[in-house]
Amino acid sequence: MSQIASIAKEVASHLLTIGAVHLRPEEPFTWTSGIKSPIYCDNRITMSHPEIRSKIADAFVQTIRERFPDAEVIAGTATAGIPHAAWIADKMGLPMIYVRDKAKGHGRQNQIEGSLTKGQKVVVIEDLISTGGSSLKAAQAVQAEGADVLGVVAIFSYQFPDAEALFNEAGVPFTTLSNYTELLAVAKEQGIITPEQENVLVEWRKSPRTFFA
Ligand SMILES: O=P(O)(O)OC[C@H]1O[C@H](OP(=O)(O)OP(=O)(O)O)[C@H](O)[C@@H]1O
Ligand SMILES: O=C(O)c1cc(=O)[nH]c(=O)[nH]1
Repeated sequence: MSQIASIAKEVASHLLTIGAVHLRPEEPFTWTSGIKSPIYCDNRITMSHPEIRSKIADAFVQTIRERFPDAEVIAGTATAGIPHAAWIADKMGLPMIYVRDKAKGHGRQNQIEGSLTKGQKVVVIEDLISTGGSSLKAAQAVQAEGADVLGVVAIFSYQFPDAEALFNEAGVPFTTLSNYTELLAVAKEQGIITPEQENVLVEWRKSPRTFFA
């Protein structure tokens, strides 16, 4: 198994172990995009597990060093990307910023907090990519300040083709530590999901916008 494949499996296993993954096909979750889903991956739970959040930060650092070795600034997306960005920036000895979903309506009216100068090479850290809308918006806010976004790195992706197309169109590379395929494989291997649950998860994934419509 390649190192990247083993990270994907390990991270999926950590998310399952700490109870970050919630299944509720009978009462689907509503995502930020409005998509109704039988699954919600609450990566915020990682904050409460020091050993696991540190392993995740190590995996982020390794990925950034391999994929974006010229990174100068680590940017967290508000809110769930912020703590991870802080741990990564600390491990790498790099400056950190964070990006609000919109500019504040008071004070300095910033969307980006922290110091960022034109031309700086930035890696955007997100906890999770569904449609990719939130992380791409953050990346574009950084670009609007004249900085150079090397890419987006997230803990997890649902691997929607639409999300990939969105990043490709915007010319923003992205990569994730783990993903839906790996999560289902580990959950199945560990007997965490029943064949019926697996079937719902596989079928929903084929048409996530209309499955519960
Ligand atoms: O790829 P997308 O379709 O944009 O969805 C993913 C986003 O949704 C969640 O954030 P949420 O909006 O729940 O806010 P939070 O980070 O403040 O919890 C998650 O943390 C990502 O930022
Ligand atoms: O798309 C979302 O809003 C979303 C999905 C998910 O699984 N987890 C999460 O935190 N947000």
